[in-house]
Amino acid sequence: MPGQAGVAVSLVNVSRTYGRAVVAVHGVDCEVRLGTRIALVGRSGSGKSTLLHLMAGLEAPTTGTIEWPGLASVHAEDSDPEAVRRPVGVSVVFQAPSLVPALNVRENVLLALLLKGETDSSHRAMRALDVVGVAELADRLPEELSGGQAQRVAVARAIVTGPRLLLADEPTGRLDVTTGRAVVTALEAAARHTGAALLIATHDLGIAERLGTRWMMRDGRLDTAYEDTAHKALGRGRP
Ligand SMILES: Nc1ncnc2c1ncn2[C@@H]1O[C@H](COP(=O)(O)OP(=O)(O)OP(=O)(O)O)[C@@H](O)[C@H]1O
Repeated sequence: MPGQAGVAVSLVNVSRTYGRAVVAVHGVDCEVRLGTRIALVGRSGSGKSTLLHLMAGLEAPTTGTIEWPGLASVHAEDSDPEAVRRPVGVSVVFQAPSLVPALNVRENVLLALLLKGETDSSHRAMRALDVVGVAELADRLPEELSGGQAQRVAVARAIVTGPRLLLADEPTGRLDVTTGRAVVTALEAAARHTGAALLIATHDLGIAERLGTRWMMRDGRLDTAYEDTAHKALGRGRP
């Protein structure tokens, strides 16, 4: 496939079906390139989370191929759904930060490195916390954090390993508007710092407006050109 060097993940004819009848994602072809910022929008149930989970390697495709160039690939034909594992180089931030309650903030971030077999990395944990603006909270326990602070720690944990692809599934869904925007600022800073591609699934159109590119899910199909279509309909050029 051409241009793979700058690609964080590519999907070819990817579908995901649940049971016999629910086609959550249908025939998706796309490439997420390094350095891009994409908002994935669409109605509830349109397949955003499923697509993001496929890109994360958390689910196997029912048809098609997903490739993380230089890292891993998964083909529908040869994959055992139970065997799918998130490839090294891909990090995910979920709606709930899910920090380990008994560990302080620095230790929570450090844990991501230790699980990769890296030791003596306290300075990297602190650097990641600094990038998202919460270094001063390093000694606090998760129960001593606000929702927005906890989510920014989750962003630090996601980027400390230096991912090529940073995925976020409704990361602001539990936060008020102002706090949510601060979390998106942290995600953008994190992606800038690591050079990763950033894709955020969101219902918040204010957030979607901020990112460079907007992709739309409709009934499991991905429209990467809807923005162009909408602008043409309004008689405008590409934004
Ligand atoms: N594990 C599952 N088992 C069965 N059906 C599922 C499963 N996960 C998702 N679905 C179905 O797949 C479709 C897409 O769901 P998905 O969660 O990807 O949509 P979404 O756009 O992220 O929705 P929301 O914005 O509400 O989170 C829905 O019809 C949903 O009911």
